Amino acid sequence: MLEIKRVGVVGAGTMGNGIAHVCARAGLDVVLCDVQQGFLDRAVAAIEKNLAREVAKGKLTAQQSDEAKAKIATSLTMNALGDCDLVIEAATEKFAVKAEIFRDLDRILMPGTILATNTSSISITKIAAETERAERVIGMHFFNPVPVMQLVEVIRGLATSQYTFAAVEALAVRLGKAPVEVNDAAGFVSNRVLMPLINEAAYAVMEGVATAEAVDKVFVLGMAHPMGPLTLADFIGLDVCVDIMRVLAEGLGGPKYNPCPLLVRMVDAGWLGRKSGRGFYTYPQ
Ligand SMILES: NC(=O)c1ccc[n+]([C@@H]2O[C@H](COP(=O)([O-])OP(=O)(O)OC[C@H]3O[C@@H](n4cnc5c(N)ncnc54)[C@H](O)[C@@H]3O)[C@@H](O)[C@H]2O)c1
Repeated sequence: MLEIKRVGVVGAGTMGNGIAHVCARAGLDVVLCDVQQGFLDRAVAAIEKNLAREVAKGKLTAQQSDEAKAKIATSLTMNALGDCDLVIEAATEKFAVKAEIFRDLDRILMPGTILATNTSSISITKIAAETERAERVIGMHFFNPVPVMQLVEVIRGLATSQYTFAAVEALAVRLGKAPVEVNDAAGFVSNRVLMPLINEAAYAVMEGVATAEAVDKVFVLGMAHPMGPLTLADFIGLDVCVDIMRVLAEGLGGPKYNPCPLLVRMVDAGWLGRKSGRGFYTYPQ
């Protein structure tokens, strides 16, 4: 079995900084890459803040936190990833962006190095086809916030080898996560089931069945969900929800995956949820 010691993370946004955090916390050397120094600085500041929070909660000692910080290097070029055993891509959710990154990594990395993508919806098989190593390409779908959420969907593309699957599954366990095996289909399991729930909740509001507060209360009090679907939609970003519904509609077909017109209108208005200060609820900025 491949021993993973050094991991590259491409994209230092919300997910990339969390992935770098959990890898470093598990004792791996990490090289975190992004396209601007400001993004890397922001990621390192977020990791330091989140490690400090874990120390305050007694989950980590101050020494373990310092050791984790020392494991993370940053780079503005993917050339620094040449000696990594595995690279996890967590860049912007656009096929063209990921395709270019995978073509470049295929050139830069040693032939056997495994390439994982944290995509929420794009086909692993299609991303893998951009490389000459489709058997070494796999989906490794973490959940936000990465240091807290246990699940990792491990997604096999059509060509993904058993060797690659086993190595990534073992890595997820080493990171303290619970891997779940999934095949490559639009939305995988998580978004295929969650997004239509959010979409239907938006329909209930649009059709005047209930207020957003009432819809959320039904799920919190009646189904013991930690938060209602519309609170969750605001947290994820309504633009992201609409984009994922479109991926489901394209990949799975049928009118049931069409995004709810209310969601589309809210996105047109710039009401994107928490990040814009307004979605189904308002958030002081
Ligand atoms: N946010 C979530 O809740 C969530 C959950 C699961 C999966 N994902 C997936 O994770 C990925 C990243 O999402 P995010 O929310 O962290 O996005 P984000 O916008 O916070 O971060 C993306 C980062 O990628 C960087 N980037 C773009 N092109 C790059 C390139 N060529 N080289 C290096 N870096 C590049 C951007 O500068 C940015 O810092 C997406 O595929 C998304 O679908 C997101």
